[in-house]
Amino acid sequence: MPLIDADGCLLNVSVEGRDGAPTLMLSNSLGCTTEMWKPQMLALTNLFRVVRYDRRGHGKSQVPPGPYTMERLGRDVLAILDGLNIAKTHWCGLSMGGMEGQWLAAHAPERLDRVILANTTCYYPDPTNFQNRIKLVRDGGLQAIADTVIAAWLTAEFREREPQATERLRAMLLATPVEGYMACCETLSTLDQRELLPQIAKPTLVIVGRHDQSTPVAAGEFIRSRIPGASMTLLDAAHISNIEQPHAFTDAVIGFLTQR
Ligand SMILES: O=C(O)CCC(=O)CC(=O)O
Repeated sequence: MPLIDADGCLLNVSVEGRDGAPTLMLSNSLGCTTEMWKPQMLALTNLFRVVRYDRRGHGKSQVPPGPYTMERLGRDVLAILDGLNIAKTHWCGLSMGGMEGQWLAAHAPERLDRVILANTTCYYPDPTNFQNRIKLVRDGGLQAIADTVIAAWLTAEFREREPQATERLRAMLLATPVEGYMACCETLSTLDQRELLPQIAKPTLVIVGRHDQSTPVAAGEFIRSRIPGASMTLLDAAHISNIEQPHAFTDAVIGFLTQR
């Protein structure tokens, strides 16, 4: 796992899969690490050179003081691509990862090939949600919001059926550095990328979860309708759809990235 320097912040990056295959970069949800992509890795590394990374403030990456702008997070990705000598990559980002994908597709289109924006939004109608979350986490740590977040990430049916997978996700969330989590909540509280969407000229797939209350179907449909030519896939999942519906998610990704 190399550490790549993005303007003074060391980012934890992993590269797996076939040398010489097209590159696919995976970008995590808030409060998650590269581990969230485990259900996809076997299938994806058979076809792609897969690059994963921990966003600044998360996992094994450094935690500089926040807030982080979406531009800062997008430039971190460009630093990783430069550090690995990758000219162009497919992109699959879930939630915050999808927001970074929108920024990159609009501001650095020459670095992206096909783009997958999963369980994401381009703005939040009520930014106080994240301001309140910052207060809760500052006072009580990630434990203070864990039950609420997990209930939004996974349906009750999945949590009951897959308690171990649920506990692994909870542990990932609880291990997130508080400063890094709050810094990213600041990013989300001011997010508004609505004007970027019509500028995106990349083949784009939007993945939505039928039961996602964090970034609802309507938020995905808004993105799909504003990006010329974008298509949409609906999964029977809540927010972390790649874990709740691992096979359907992987099939959607591979189908979109390999279609002629
Ligand atoms: O998941 C993200 O990256 C941002 C949206 C969100 O906050 C969902 C959640 O953690 O409840």
